[in-house]
Amino acid sequence: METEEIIQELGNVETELRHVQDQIKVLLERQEELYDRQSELKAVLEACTANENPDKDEDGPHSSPENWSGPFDWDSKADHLKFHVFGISAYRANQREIINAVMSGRDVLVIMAAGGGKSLCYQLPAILRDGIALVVSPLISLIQDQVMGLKALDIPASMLTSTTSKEEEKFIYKALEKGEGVKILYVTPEKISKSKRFMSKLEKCHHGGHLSLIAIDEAHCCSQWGHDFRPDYKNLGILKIQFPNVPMLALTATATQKVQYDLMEMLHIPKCVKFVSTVNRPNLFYMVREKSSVAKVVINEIAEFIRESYPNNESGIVYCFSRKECEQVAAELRDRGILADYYHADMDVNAREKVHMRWSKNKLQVIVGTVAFGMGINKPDVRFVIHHSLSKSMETYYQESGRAGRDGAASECVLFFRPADVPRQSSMVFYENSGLQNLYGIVRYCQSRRQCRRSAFFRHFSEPLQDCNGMCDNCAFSSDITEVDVSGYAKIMVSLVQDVQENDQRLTMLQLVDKMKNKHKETGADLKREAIEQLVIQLILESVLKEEFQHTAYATNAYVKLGPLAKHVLQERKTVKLEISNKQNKAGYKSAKRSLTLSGLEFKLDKLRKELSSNHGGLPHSILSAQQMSIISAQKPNSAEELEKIIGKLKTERYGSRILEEIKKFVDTDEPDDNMLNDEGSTKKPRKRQKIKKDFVVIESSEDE
Ligand SMILES: Nc1ncnc2c1ncn2[C@@H]1O[C@H](COP(=O)(O)OP(=O)(O)OP(=O)(O)O)[C@@H](O)[C@H]1O
Ligand SMILES: [Mg+2]
Repeated sequence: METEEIIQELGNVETELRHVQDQIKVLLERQEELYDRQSELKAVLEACTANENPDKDEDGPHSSPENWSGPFDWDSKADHLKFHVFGISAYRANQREIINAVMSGRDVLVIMAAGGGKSLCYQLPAILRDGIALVVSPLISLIQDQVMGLKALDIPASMLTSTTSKEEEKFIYKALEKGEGVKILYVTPEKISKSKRFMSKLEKCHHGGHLSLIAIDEAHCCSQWGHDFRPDYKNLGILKIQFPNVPMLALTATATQKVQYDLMEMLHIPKCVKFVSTVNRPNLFYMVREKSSVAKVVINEIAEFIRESYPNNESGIVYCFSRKECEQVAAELRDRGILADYYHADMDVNAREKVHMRWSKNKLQVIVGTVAFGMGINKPDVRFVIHHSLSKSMETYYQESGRAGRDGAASECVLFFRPADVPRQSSMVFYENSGLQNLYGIVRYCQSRRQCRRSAFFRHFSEPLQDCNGMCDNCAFSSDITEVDVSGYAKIMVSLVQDVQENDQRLTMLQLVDKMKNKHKETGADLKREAIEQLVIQLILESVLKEEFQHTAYATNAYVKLGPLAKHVLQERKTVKLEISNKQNKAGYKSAKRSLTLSGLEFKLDKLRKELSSNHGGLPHSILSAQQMSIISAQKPNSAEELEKIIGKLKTERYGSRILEEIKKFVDTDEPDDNMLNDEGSTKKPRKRQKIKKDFVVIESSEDE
């Protein structure tokens, strides 16, 4: 064989090898997807058969065959505490059952959506059982909030963290030894993994029979498959080994099947009773908005949205991609008259805490944050969460958007999407475990203009579909969407990339879009820039193109290359379709709103709870929740006994006289309830700024409700 021939054949072989390798990659990815779908479907099937055969006994960690609804010996005590101490009138779905399982000494895994009421599931048994309950929680701010809330209810709660004083530490250690003085002790996971002293005290407590239960809050942090893995959570397995007979609760808002099995294994609770509540948040309206390429236009839209929909300083969050962007967006919103400030990891702890506190006390309307503004958020009345840029996965988006409406009242989640934001995210996540695959999941969610947004969450979390009730943009508005066959354009785009690649050059997504646009000018074809961007993304999602990454000294750049299925498009063996909206449905989110108004009395009660919270400490919502304000203004109780039926004994004793005074004043002025008040409480001129949505969608209810 001539050398030249050999070289030629070698070239051919190498080309074919590359091709085969690409195909293998596609097949492996497909295999991974199919495995995921297989386990999803198995879980759904399991859920369906469990529903059909509720009596069927099962072994191991599955949806509880036992009847955890009761009756149990502690029922009346538990009901009394629930209402008169916690001020909660009815249990939400699964709360009663979880409490009963813990009280029966079982280990329990709780998967319950954000705001579902997980805290009550361990706080109530902690008070009912003798001894001290240990609660592991990942963040000091979360712990502080919880301890403050419990203390306001006269429940002896303490925390042991890096900020605890020596004196307090001594008090806690003594309490652990004696088994009294503290009912609920919150610690960070580092205490378990790093403090031998603490562990020895805990052992003493257990030895004396005083360790009543162990709760692991935000338990998904145990698993590296979860969205917020914390190395210190890995060491919590020691707890079950040391204290095998103490019931353990692992609680989280989000855990895929993989994460659930992982954390059961890590915490050594293979026989736990598992309670899975739906991931559905029926009170959240999900929507995706087309994001302009002009930064000011985006800010104007966000500002307009907040001003028009939330004129009464209702709380919200705007999530941004970078720290710099946070600061800019916050400043621009302030320029437009919105009380906004930023929050990111570059700020020192005190500055962050200050912003968080101002927002919690409703002195700031909007926090513009990076993902750093995360788990510690306990505010129940967040009315809107806006994503200025897309999140890095469906799971992260579910979590971040889920910070809205934890009190059950209607709230909105808006994501501003433009394809050009994808490479920014992809160059950050590509090195993560399944990082790109996860990102493309949320990109699919954003690109879709037909599929129900909720169904995307159900699929992601392997749950049977539920009705959306028109609570997402795609279900609510029959938008003007046409599906266009763009295979011709796709072919041109792929050959552009091929040309560039053959010349050993590379293209970013934006360069590719420019090139495509120029090509169009030559050929006279007309595809808008936005549609071309959308096409690049579509081709990436369909493995026709792919992203590749290159590090420079300052950044990681994403380039667009030929993907495994490029040849199919070039050979016209694959059709590519785009969903194109003929006009942006701007009326969309406006008509989504139910323009119910906040009643005059609720408005007064809102002012009162703010005043009481600044006098008595604590946060406004822990004095009166939005739901309680709504019930009070509907029923207008005129005695302490009547009020007690709504907010329980403790709150009535503490704030009852002021609340009744407010109701009386309101009734005496003979105010029609739907009239609107201005800031001074004057009743004459209804002003636009008092317009508030107030319809409640109860998350889920037990038979009690
Ligand atoms: N049965 C109930 N009825 C009315 N309100 C409730 C009930 N249970 C809990 N809540 C309230 O719901 C809000 C959210 O509860 P909680 O903080 O326990 O949620 P969570 O499930 O821990 O959410 P996250 O995952 O965000 O931490 C709180 O204000 C709490 O007081
Ligand atoms: Mg919680």
